[in-house]
Amino acid sequence: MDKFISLGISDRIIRALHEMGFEEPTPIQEQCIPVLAAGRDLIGQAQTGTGKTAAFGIPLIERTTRNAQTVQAIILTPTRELAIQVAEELNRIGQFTDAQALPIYGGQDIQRQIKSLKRHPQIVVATPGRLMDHMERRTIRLEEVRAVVLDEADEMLNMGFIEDIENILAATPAGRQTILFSATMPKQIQNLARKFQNDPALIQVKAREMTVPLIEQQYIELQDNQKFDVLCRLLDMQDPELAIVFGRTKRRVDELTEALKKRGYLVDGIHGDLTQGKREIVLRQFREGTIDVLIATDVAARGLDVSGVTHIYNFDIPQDPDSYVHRIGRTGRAGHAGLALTFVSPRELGHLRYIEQTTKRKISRMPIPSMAEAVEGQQRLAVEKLLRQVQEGNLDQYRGRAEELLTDFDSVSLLSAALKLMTKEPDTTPVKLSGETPLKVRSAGRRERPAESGHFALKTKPRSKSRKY
Ligand SMILES: Nc1ncnc2c1ncn2[C@@H]1O[C@H](COP(=O)(O)OP(=O)(O)OP(=O)(O)O)[C@@H](O)[C@H]1O
Ligand SMILES: [Mg+2]
Repeated sequence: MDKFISLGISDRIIRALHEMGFEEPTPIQEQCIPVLAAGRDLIGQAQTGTGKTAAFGIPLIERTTRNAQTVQAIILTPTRELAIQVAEELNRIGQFTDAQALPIYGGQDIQRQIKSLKRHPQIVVATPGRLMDHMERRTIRLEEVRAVVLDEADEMLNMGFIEDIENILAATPAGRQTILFSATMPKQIQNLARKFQNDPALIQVKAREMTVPLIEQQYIELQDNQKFDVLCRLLDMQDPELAIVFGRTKRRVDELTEALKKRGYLVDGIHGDLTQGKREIVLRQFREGTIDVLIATDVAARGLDVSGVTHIYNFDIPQDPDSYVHRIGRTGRAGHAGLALTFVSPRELGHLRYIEQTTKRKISRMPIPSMAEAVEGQQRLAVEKLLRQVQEGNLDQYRGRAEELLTDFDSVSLLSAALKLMTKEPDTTPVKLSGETPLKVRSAGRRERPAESGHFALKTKPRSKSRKY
């Protein structure tokens, strides 16, 4: 806690950080907190899962004043789930202060939001479209706003939110503090900075690789029609605590979800065409572990922080290196290890190389696991479970029955039967999955970033891509 204290953070927030289990600031927090506390504009970049939320959240809460009757700070996020999550994290940090953060986002009853806004939260965490709605209805006033944070700033540009962002910033006082954060900062962020920031501090926690070293990265080369069975094998062999499977399209996510359910896995899907209620239920069930595999489009790629995610499977290779970095960054967070595995069709190998070059990290090849390996992996898991149980002891209730059985049967037959019962045998229930053509990309090694070439075209169509996931 000493380092947090030396950053000048007040007692009430220190107490909250302690309760949250934070012992020391992360590098991005250590560098950003003093700058933001002094009121300076800032562009902050650090790898996924390294605590950027608290890096801006702590000083924001510190700078809110009591009894304010209007909004003092706005945080914009590209997705609704992220707005909810960021507001929750801020409310945890501010639990012993008067500061209140309110999420407002599309798909939620607007009347309910209007009521909540009347209770004067000091901090509003919003998706750009819904905040614009409130501005047009005059149900939010921004003239007292002192700070605006764009979390995942680059993604909001990708999504064509630039006009909304311009309108929102124009409605706030010119002297406000403007803060941009993301794990990836493509060039066009500079335009945004030039236009809306005043002499920003640039704080980048430099790392050789764009991705977190704690994430082991592998790929499997295979045909599209092999992907599903291989995924099932991997889930059986690797037995993730929680896993996210990313698919390219909403249809893909729907089909994969149905297919995995048919094979008996505890999964559900999330994408932009589901109702907001359903999206929130699915994410809550995933956080609670009621489902242990989440099938998602890129709507879940940015910012989401779910503890216990040990595996990321890219069922379809992501469009560009930045998207890869964010997707796999849903694991390996806050110092935990993770594994990311990407399925690549032969025609996409060049694109994989391009991702490797850009992220400066080798992705190692893993052969397709055979059926025999899958069965072996399963048996190993069953044995591990059994041995753990032996170690834990507490088996007295079962001993009598075991001894009785051993008088009639040999121990090897009995143990084999127990292992068979504990092993998930390969399931070949037929499923329906439409084919997906491999990603069309130009050859590897090009200088231009594919996502960027699209960004500019979108500028003329605001909001058009807000439902891309
Ligand atoms: N100083 C700290 N000590 C321990 N845990 C921390 C600390 N700061 C943040 N965390 C935790 O680390 C996790 C990741 O933080 P956060 O979501 O802010 O990462 P991020 O940098 O915004 O990642 P992304 O780029 O994916 O959005 C969260 O669960 C957060 O509560
Ligand atoms: Mg974040």
